[in-house]
Amino acid sequence: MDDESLLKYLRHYFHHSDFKNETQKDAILTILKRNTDVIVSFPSGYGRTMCYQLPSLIYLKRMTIVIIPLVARIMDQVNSLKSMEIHTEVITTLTTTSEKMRIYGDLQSELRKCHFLYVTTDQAPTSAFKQLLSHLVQTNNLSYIVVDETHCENQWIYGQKNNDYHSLGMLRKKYKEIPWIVVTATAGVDVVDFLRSVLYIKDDPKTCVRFSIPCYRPNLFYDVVQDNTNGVSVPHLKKFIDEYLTEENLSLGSDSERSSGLIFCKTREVTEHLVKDLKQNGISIAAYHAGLEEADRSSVKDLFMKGHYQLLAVTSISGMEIKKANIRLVVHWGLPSSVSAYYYESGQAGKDGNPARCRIYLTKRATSYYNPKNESMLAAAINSVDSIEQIQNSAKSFLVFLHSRYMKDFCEGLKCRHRFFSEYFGDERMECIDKCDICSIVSHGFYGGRSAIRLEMLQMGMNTYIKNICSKYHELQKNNMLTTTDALNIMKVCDEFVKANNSNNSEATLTTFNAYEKMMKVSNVDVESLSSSSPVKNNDKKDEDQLH
Ligand SMILES: Nc1ncnc2c1ncn2[C@@H]1O[C@H](COP(=O)(O)OP(=O)(O)OP(=O)(O)O)[C@@H](O)[C@H]1O
Repeated sequence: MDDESLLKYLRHYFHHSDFKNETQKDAILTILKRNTDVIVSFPSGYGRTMCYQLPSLIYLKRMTIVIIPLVARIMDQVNSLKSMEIHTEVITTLTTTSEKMRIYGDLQSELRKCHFLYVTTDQAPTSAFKQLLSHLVQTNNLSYIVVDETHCENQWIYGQKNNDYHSLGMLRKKYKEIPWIVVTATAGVDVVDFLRSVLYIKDDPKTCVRFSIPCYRPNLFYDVVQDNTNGVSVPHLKKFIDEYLTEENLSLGSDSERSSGLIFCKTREVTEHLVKDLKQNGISIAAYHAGLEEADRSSVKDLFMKGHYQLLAVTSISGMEIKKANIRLVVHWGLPSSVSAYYYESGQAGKDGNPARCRIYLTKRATSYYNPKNESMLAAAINSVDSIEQIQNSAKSFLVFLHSRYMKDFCEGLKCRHRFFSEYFGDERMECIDKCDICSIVSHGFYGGRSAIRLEMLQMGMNTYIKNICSKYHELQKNNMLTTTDALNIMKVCDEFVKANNSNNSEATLTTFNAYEKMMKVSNVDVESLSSSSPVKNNDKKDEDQLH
């Protein structure tokens, strides 16, 4: 099919004037050929759903089966297809037996009306589902089998859900003639390898083509706030919300246009506590988690979607159910469980492509457990047990530990936040320049960046400049809140002192080091890990590189 004809279909069904990006178009063209399997791997908001919905609609006489692990994600897609008057059916664990019989009956009748069937992953092993597949293949009525949201399996690779994917693998083996479309958000090499092996998809471009878009989302700004004094974070968070949501929303008219935010919390209890605290501070917020009654859950979600609530405090899985394009702020209240979980959860921000903020609030307590001593203890535990079950449990705890420890590295390291993601997902190395707290220190940092620092030093003279920096630092100390950005800014400035003095003026350099050490000594922030690679102590090219 040529580009122009494809565009006509896109406009007809979805009223979009063009493809969201070239990769979306290329994936659609390849899927339309129906002669290979396809893996689509896009970050949030890049239009991966379209990659299979449009080809399925073009082959209107046949039908498509879409398998998704999360019911909420299924319902989002089903509702939007139904609003386009496309006949769509859903089977999940919640579907009653009589409803299932009705749907399977229609799908196997000559007068089949249904065009899309959405099922949860757990339906794959059922005999009714296998019989349906067999019938559709024999009667040449099936265009595609789609397995979407496969990145959700990431956390389940070593767990229960794995079995459902093995059942899917059996079906893939049996029905090789049907193109399988495997769709995932940004996925690490481990996830893609797992999907290939469990679904028997070879790493061979003749039989399976992969389309992926790098994980870097330049509209998202990442930072980390370290709070080591109990209780001051709530006012700090309130200030952040006021700055990025409330003030922006004052200029907007209707509730539904208003930008909103999500706060990911570790447990249901934490969501409730935080909501109480923020409500007392005048913030419009509700808790959204699996512990709520179904009616309350859907009412909270509905009110949030309509803009009545400005924020939701969510647990991980519930937060991922939300599909809202204008989320301007995603906060993590505590250490996220893994780098990939953090990437997906924070990726709920800015799906409309406009700037959005992603911030982690962290206490020292939250990260102190993830130290080398505990790591060796957990590693040793695997060897000290005998039964398979005990080994599995120990290995699982070790894995959970490693994920968190890696996330701790993300928070406390000096690496560009976006680059950390790129390396984690195996993308090409990139520099964000000014889209995270680490990099913005270098470009337009708190103190105006390198050239501004040099200029100011020249204008003010070294001593005044040092005094100014110290007083700025004490101001931050007074508020009991020192962000990683602040700590790094200070180190950066000290770095500039050293460079400016160029070791010709040893007295001034000494003053700089003394000032630096004094600042670090009174600091609440655990800068041990930062200072070990601090540009002040190690001013060579390697460390310079780490800052970007
Ligand atoms: N060609 C297009 N032109 C304009 N908008 C598009 C196009 N294709 C998809 N979109 C829109 O982009 C948004 C994101 O698409 P989609 O729902 O497929 O997201 P996604 O990539 O699956 O990410 P996520 O599910 O994480 O939000 C949707 O609002 C969709 O309608």
